Amino acid sequence: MSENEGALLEIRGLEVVFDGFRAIDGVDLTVGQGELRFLIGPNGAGKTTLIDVVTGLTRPAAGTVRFAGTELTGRREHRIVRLGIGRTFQTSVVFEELTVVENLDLAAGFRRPLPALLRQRRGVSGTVAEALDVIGLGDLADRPAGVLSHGQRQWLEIGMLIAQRPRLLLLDEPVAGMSGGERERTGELLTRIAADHTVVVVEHDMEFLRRYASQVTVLHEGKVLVEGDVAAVQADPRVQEVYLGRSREDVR
Ligand SMILES: Nc1ncnc2c1ncn2[C@@H]1O[C@H](COP(=O)(O)OP(=O)(O)OP(=O)(O)O)[C@@H](O)[C@H]1O
Repeated sequence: MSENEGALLEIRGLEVVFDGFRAIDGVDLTVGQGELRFLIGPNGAGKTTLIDVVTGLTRPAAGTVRFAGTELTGRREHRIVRLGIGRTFQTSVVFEELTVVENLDLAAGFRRPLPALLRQRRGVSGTVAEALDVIGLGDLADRPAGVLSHGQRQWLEIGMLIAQRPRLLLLDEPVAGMSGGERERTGELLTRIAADHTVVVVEHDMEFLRRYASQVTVLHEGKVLVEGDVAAVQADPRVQEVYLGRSREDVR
């Protein structure tokens, strides 16, 4: 049984050590079912490392990570994907020579059992059509992914996650490198996805946070510094201090 009813992800006492350096130093984090949670913090705070632990890429030195009551630590990456956790990476993973819809179809097949995969499929499956609709790339469905703009490629990656029907999505800096218009579309996309998924977003961009975040967890030097709603977090002197130490622009 989960100790916290309604919690989908429960991290307790997490520690990650790289060659004696504590990248994560005693983190507790609970993400509720259906929540859209933003994870922020200065460079090196441990945000990506935290996602790496949840997805099985990095093994913690101590602590527990429970997903829907199942312990994840020690599980292999593909098993964690099958349990229903999807993530994006800072680097792109789309197949450039395949079309948008083929990329989605491939992703959708990832969790299908083999007999279903072997069966000849015609047309676009409901899952793929749904993902295409959510990411708004219907007009580009038959274009090779290689021709997509940076923003469109990011949306395709998010679509590929959705096509795998995860219960929890972990998005690592989804608006990095995007133009203003693309950021806005990404914010709207996140809002749509969050309506029926639990989503954790790692993001640096404070303006984006102000517009689209509600609950925020701030990491600093491997620890949770502050947690709460976006206004309270931004007003918190400890948050201002860690950000002001780096860039005044970040907290304004
Ligand atoms: N494989 C590794 N080996 C050694 N040190 C690592 C490794 N991965 C991360 N680190 C260190 O752990 C700390 C946390 O890194 P992490 O990438 O999680 O930070 P972050 O909050 O995601 O930062 P950024 O915003 O720059 O992406 C950093 O000091 C980083 O240099």
